[in-house]
Amino acid sequence: MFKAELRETYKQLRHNLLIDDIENLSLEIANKLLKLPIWNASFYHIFLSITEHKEVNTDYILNILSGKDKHILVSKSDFKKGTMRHFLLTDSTLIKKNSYNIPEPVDGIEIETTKIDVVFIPLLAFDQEGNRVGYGKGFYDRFLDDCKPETIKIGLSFFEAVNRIDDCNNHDIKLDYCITPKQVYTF
Ligand SMILES: Nc1nc2c(c(=O)[nH]1)N(C=O)[C@@H](CNc1ccc(C(=O)N[C@@H](CCC(=O)O)C(=O)O)cc1)CN2
Ligand SMILES: Nc1ncnc2c1ncn2[C@@H]1O[C@H](COP(=O)(O)OP(=O)(O)OP(=O)(O)O)[C@@H](O)[C@H]1O
Repeated sequence: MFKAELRETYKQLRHNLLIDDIENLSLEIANKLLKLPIWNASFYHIFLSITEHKEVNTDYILNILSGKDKHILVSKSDFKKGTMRHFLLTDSTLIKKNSYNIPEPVDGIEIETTKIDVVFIPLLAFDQEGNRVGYGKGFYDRFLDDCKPETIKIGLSFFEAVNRIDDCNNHDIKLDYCITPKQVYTF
């Protein structure tokens, strides 16, 4: 299947979920994450969910990370450049929604992309090989490209893998894991 087609299908599937489902499924995903061998690292990047798009609610993962005293990084997106800058999330970080309804830190301590050990990635779809489909603006393609090679890339999805994404290109960086409410995929 092609990315454009998968984007439309999976946006619709997500849209059909009930608010209660989103909470329960997001909690399942957070619980599954605890089984991964990723908890010795230091810098964890996480997305702040766009609730209007019914993304996986990352609040449960944020709770795990702060319970484990990890450094948590969240981003500010530049929609003109298609790039992201990363800031430490602390008790005093002010979060404000941008015009795309993405919650973002207002300011804070900026951290270089190369410091990041683990990235949790929002997905619309993914395949059995660990390829992913996002919104198609290239934010995560560019971001993952700037990470160090050993950074662990973990997709989060309410839905299971499709067989194959047919139009992957050389910008695409594969996931190491994908977590769904039902299972952990290791690539
Ligand atoms: N929570 C979160 N943060 C993220 C992403 C994400 O997917 N989720 N991104 C991942 O790349 C980047 C932002 N990318 C985005 C790209 C497009 C739209 C957006 O609203 N696009 C359409 C509407 C989409 C729809 O129909 O559902 C629009 O332009 O109106 C939002 C975020 C960086 N931060
Ligand atoms: N490293 C990069 N540098 C510059 N442009 C890039 C890079 N990676 C991807 N792009 C561009 O960004 C767009 C992303 O398209 P693609 O179909 O790969 O989106 P996607 O798989 O949904 O990923 P994303 O979630 O990052 O948007 C393409 O136009 C591509 O040319």
